[in-house]
Amino acid sequence: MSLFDNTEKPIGLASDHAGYAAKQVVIRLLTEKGIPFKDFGAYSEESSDYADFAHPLAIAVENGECYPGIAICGSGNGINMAMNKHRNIRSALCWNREIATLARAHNDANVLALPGRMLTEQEIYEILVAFLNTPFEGGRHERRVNKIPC
Ligand SMILES: O=C(CO)[C@H](O)[C@H](O)[C@H](O)COP(=O)(O)O
Repeated sequence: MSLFDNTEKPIGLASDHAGYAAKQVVIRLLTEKGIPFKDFGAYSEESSDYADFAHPLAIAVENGECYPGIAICGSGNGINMAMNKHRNIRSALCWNREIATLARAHNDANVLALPGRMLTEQEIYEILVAFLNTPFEGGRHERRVNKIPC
């Protein structure tokens, strides 16, 4: 199933100030496609700390309120690290469409982490479409994904 077909749950969004502009690009695409979303902040480009927004998003994905999540900071690393502190979160830092496709097909990523300051609007669109359109392949990848939690 394509995640684009999943309109039962809103997609969860989080960014810090450095990811705020890229998050607006994501919001525009989701709005155009009629995909519901819930934004956990930040709500402006005023300096902020990514973990303050990552943890509420991670909890919402873990408890089934939102699926999937999209987490954005300047490099993508800080917010990705915070997301992956949560046991049932598989947050994948993606900077092109091939990585995003593999993050879904092989890793069943439930959060897309983006390096907002490094991407053009076109690249954000391509990554997002690849992530949302790619189903998990299962099979050998399911065995591997099941070994990740510690
Ligand atoms: O954690 C990060 C770097 O690994 C994020 O990219 C932050 O968004 C970045 O550090 C914010 O930087 P700023 O100088 O405070 O704008």
